[in-house]
Amino acid sequence: MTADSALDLDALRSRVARAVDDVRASAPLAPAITNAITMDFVANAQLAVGGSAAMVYLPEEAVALAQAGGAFYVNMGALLPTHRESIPAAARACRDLGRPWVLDPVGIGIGGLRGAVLDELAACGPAIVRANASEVIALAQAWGAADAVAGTGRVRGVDSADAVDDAARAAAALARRTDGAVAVSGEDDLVTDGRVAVRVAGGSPLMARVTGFGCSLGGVAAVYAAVADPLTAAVAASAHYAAAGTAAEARAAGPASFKVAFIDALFNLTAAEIAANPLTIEEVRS
Ligand SMILES: Nc1ncnc2c1ncn2[C@@H]1O[C@H](COP(=O)(O)OP(=O)(O)O)[C@@H](O)[C@H]1O
Ligand SMILES: Cc1ncsc1CCOP(=O)(O)O
Ligand SMILES: [Mg+2]
Repeated sequence: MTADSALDLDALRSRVARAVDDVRASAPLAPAITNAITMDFVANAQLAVGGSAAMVYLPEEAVALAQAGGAFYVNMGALLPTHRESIPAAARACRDLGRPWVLDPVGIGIGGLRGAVLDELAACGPAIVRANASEVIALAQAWGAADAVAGTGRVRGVDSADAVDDAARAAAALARRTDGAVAVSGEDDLVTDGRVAVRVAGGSPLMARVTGFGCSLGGVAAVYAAVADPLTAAVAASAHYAAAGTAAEARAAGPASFKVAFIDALFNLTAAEIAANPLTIEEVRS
């Protein structure tokens, strides 16, 4: 990117710092339908960054919270029969209200219910898709956003079988399809709106040794989506996670103490420290 381009790195860092400050000043509510395995971590991460959390299962309650929140989070990690109704209801309510919502299609490809729900979500335009590389490739294929992609898109349970770079083309195509941002997580995260791609380095390998880092990153992305545009919000969430992961690793003896130190670091890092996390930006060649 050139110095006078619309989105250079300094401008992006400023936007990230402002998003961090705005969240801490306004405590936006980012309600969620999310899985029971990692629900506690999602809520605590949302609170630690300065947001407000509320989780529901039922369709009527999901619509009520879509109206009440600044952005909504849908995580498909472990579906129950009620999610057949509640997830599309929440997404449709957000679309009709012009409310940003974030999708984590955890475990896409397992069984038939996830596919049926995702078919309904295709018309509801998530502001941010946040997922690991295999999930991004599989969603791009499911939503007809990518005909030729690298990688397998085969999710091994809920973990990725693909590298972040293998999902780069699918992520850009998916972002253009949703007119939003797509955040691919891994050793380095890749965030794209289909025009630019931002790489977020840092973090720790211990983040892959505790369940819920991806789910809670999605919940935090929804908090940021309440105060910032989708690309800025997704970068702010990934940069906040990477900076906190780097800080927590220095204090941790293993996965359990790492999770505790990580939530403390989410809370304690300054906006300047988060915005200073290693980032690079490049134009997407389509
Ligand atoms: N090896 C790693 N090094 C640094 N950060 C990592 C690593 N693995 C995962 N992360 C971070 O952990 C978080 C969750 O990513 P990931 O494990 O890919 O998600 P998921 O749990 O959905 O598969 C992201 O913030 C990502 O950057
Ligand atoms: C283990 C597991 N099983 C179904 S959902 C889930 C949590 C996945 O969380 P994350 O993708 O954040 O590690
Ligand atoms: Mg995940």
